[in-house]
Amino acid sequence: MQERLTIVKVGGKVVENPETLTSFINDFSNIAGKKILVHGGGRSATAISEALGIETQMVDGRRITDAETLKVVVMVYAGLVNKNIVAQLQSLNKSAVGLCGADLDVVRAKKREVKDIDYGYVGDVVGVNVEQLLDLINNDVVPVVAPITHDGKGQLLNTNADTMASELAKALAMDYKVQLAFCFEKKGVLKDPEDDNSVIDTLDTELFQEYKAEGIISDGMIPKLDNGFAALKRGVDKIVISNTDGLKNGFSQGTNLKL
Ligand SMILES: Nc1ncnc2c1ncn2[C@@H]1O[C@H](COP(=O)(O)OP(=O)(O)O)[C@@H](O)[C@H]1O
Ligand SMILES: CC(=O)N[C@@H](CCC(=O)OP(=O)(O)O)C(=O)O
Repeated sequence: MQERLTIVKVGGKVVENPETLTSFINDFSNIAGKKILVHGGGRSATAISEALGIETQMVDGRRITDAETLKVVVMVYAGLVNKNIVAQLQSLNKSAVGLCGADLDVVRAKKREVKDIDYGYVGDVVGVNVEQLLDLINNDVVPVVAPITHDGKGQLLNTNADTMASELAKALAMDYKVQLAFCFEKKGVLKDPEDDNSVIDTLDTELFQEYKAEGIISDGMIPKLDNGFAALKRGVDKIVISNTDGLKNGFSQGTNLKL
């Protein structure tokens, strides 16, 4: 039987608030077995861009990343947010290493081609260095991965953190029984966006299409679920969408995806 590997992606709202971040890291560190943490930080990057007078533009949940914005996202994701998380894991005696896609060549990407929209320095993942990741996790090191990739020719690129997490999950699904948790500020995918307790227990692709058409599922939740279903199709064992409480009790809370 394959060993379990847990990959947790934590989103911008949890990350930007020191209290929720510390509580999340505590819960994450208590997950038994091998694990990888992928973090976002979109809201922190937007706040710092604003402080620097750089305008933020998002299209379909993706940041238009010009040269100046790229500098901000590299500093915020691969710097401040990543190192802060690593330091907090070390304080709990977890051996953690902070990486962006360029470190150990863990995630390569290709600059997105300009079609209707020029996303700038946004990268679509083309390869995951499974060997390097296996080396780390098999040595009981927790990789903490920032959503910055590289093209192998020296160019850093900005990649959505949900995509990064699902690409890692798919790449490692051959070697481990992977469970992937998308952790954000709500209890799960909601049937009524106004009612925080209306969590959908199990969501299949049919229901997803229905709720999307009705506008019940919208915004950043759409690419998150697209990424989740894509990972399930590629052999990832379990996908759950929940708040940080969902990390406790063996991922029994939140929304489970089903094909
Ligand atoms: N049906 C829904 N249930 C829960 N959240 C939803 C739903 N539809 C849209 N959303 C929105 O999706 C957002 C989560 O997506 P996103 O902002 O990309 O997450 P993250 O913080 O993980 O990056 C939530 O903050 C919420 O506003
Ligand atoms: C290309 C692209 O959009 N990249 C994302 C990466 C960060 C992210 O995904 O952060 P959250 O998980 O907090 O949203 C961005 O810059 O917003």
